[in-house]
Amino acid sequence: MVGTVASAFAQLLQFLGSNIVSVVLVVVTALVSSYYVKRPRGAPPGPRGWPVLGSLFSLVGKHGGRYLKQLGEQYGPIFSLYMGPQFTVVVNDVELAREAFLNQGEHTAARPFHYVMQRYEADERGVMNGIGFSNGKLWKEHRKFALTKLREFGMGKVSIENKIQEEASACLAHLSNTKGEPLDPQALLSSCVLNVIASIIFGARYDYADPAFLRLNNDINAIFHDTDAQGMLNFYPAMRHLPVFSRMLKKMDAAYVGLNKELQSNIGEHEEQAPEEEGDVRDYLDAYLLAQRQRAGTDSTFTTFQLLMSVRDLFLAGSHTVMTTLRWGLLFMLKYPHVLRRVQAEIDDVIGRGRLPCMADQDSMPYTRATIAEVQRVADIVPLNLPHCTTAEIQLGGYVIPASTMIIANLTAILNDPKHFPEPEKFRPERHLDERGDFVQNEALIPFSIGRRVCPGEALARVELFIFFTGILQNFDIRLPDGVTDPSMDGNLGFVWMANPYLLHCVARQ
Ligand code: HEM
Repeated sequence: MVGTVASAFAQLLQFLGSNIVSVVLVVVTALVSSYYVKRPRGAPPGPRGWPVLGSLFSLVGKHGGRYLKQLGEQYGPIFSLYMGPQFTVVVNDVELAREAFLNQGEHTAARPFHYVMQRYEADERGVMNGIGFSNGKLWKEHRKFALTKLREFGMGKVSIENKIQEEASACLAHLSNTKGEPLDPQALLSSCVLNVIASIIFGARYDYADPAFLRLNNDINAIFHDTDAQGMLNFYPAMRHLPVFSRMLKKMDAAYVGLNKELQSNIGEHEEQAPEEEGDVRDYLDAYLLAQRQRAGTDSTFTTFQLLMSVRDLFLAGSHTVMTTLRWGLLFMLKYPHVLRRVQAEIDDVIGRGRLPCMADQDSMPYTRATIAEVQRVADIVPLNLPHCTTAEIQLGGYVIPASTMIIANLTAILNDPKHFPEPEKFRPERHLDERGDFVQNEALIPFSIGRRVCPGEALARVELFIFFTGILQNFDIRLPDGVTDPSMDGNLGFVWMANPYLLHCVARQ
């Protein structure tokens, strides 16, 4: 028997050796044809891409949102492509996004497999924990919990406004200390927004110079580095063995270990004084520990590991996003001083100088609100949203989308759609005002996404953006450094689309 197999194998090798050209042809034909066959029947059209690789490499090093927007101009508002082996549908239009993620949200709310997050957020059974990349019952329960508790500790209540105002005061004091010297605002803004999350979750803020806080900041920055390479690994996890990827993962591993250590130390302290009842709850960690205790003995998804993963998600998702938007906001004010002057005039009119801004001011400040809306639209910090995945076949835009398809709502295309935003390339806050000068909510303005996965930090982020942005402009004139007249509006893609580093002077207003 063994002899037969061995000789068959030898014969096969001999055949392959003498027919090498034919073999190569057969393999290539098989790959190419399998690729063509693979686009599912009834699926939207799209670029052919390369066998096995699909269109993934066309995206490397590019602004993915702009690239996929261009493809949409060729193939239509809904099209498909392969991201490596993953069949993917891209939606470039807000009406289709609403249909997919709101009306058919039941089948489109899942996250696809994501190697990098799997590496850091899966439990010992391989089940994804956290909020941003988990699925099913665990995701539903924790998303609901996060939304409710962020609201209690962080949203819509006077208490969070006080916390944000306290942080805004610290920020303004720091800016005063620069005495008009040039400053790169990134580190300061990053510290401010991290402290807002820390005060909601741990019930305390850090001193900006606290070594633990500096490490926390650094670890978060390291996690958001090399995101192109991270994207690659999600589709080809086997590449993690290549030195270039394994080096990157080693750095990320270290950053995650550092971040976990800081979070765990806070969780540990809270566990020592875990609350017995609602009245004892001081912050998010207390609320979770109490909920975990109340659910003990049931098939609860509330575990200590999941507590760590979910608060880690809140720190990661809630820091760079708000910081980056504020950085863009200040940059747009440097670029368009006439907008800055109008915002400052409105601040002087409605708030004056004697107190910090609060959310109640917003209704009387339509131009400032429109400016923040326009910053969010043009800055477009999460160009490709986070990926979703179908859990059943759906019909969308006249096409059939099979189960297990990755769906991307291309926010770049949506926020720059001339149907909803005429001359989208122009920064024009007035587009968000009606003829009476009142703020109007444009239905296509969805920087926080739409549907069941819509950003649960939206309300918190809106309070932070309003109070920090108006607080800074109320107290400082911001100016470009000498010799710079036209700042670059270019950016670089990490976890979010970040303005390139820039300097500004903050001069106390008279
Ligand atoms: C300007 C600020 C922000 C922007 C533009 C933003 C945008 C987004 C976007 C586009 C998503 C993906 C939604 C989807 O998959 O459809 C998302 C998800 C998420 N965001 Fe935000 N976000 C911001 C601030 C925050 C803040 C302050 C927090 C919390 C403290 C937060 C927590 C989260 C979480 C946990 C998710 C995952 C939700 C889930 O998978 O169910 N975000 N955000």
